[in-house]
Amino acid sequence: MHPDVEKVLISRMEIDEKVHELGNILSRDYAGKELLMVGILKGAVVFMADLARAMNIDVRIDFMAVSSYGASSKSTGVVRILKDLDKSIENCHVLIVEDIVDTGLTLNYLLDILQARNPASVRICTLLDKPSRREVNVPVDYNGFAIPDKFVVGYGLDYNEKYRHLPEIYVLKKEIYQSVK
Ligand SMILES: O=P(O)(O)OC[C@H]1O[C@H](OP(=O)(O)OP(=O)(O)O)[C@H](O)[C@@H]1O
Ligand code: HPA
Ligand SMILES: [Mg+2]
Repeated sequence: MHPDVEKVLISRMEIDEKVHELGNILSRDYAGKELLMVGILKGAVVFMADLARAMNIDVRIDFMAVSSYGASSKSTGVVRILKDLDKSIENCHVLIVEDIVDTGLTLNYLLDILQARNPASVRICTLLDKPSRREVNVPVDYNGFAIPDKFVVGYGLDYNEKYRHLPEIYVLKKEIYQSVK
């Protein structure tokens, strides 16, 4: 295990099982529809790659990159689009793919932006949900795991851009994020 992590929260096997379960549910729910999976960079990259390969219907994939607006370290809920979708989503069924929903501010804003583009539907699929931290109510349609209020890394999730490549989901040691201002 990486020395900066306290423990494994969700193992590789539990992640695999959940991703396949979600892939089956989504394949059933979107059968016969044109689905565009939209991964939110960068955290969702690893989950997106596995989830797309767990689908047994035809899908298209694209990515968006957003960043919290302004210099404040606290999320304001206003996000700036750094990379937009390549094509129009008018009349498409869109599934937003996220690694984690925390305060909900990022998704709340993204949902507004995408809904304004007249898609056939927009739903949210997240691997992790921290419901105790929610500041705005976002409709999470598909969720892998509800987790406690601990800072987690691995499987795409970072702290200061580190740990995204680790294969499982871990609780980061407190001293790692408390020692840096
Ligand atoms: O519900 P919220 O409180 O808005 O937090 C969730 C968002 O924060 C993380 O992204 P981050 O801004 O760290 O970018 P990253 O995906 O590149 O790590 C995560 O991937 C979600 O997009
Ligand atoms: O626990 C977390 N880990 C990594 N990124 C995050 N963004 C919101 N919550 C988290
Ligand atoms: Mg991050």
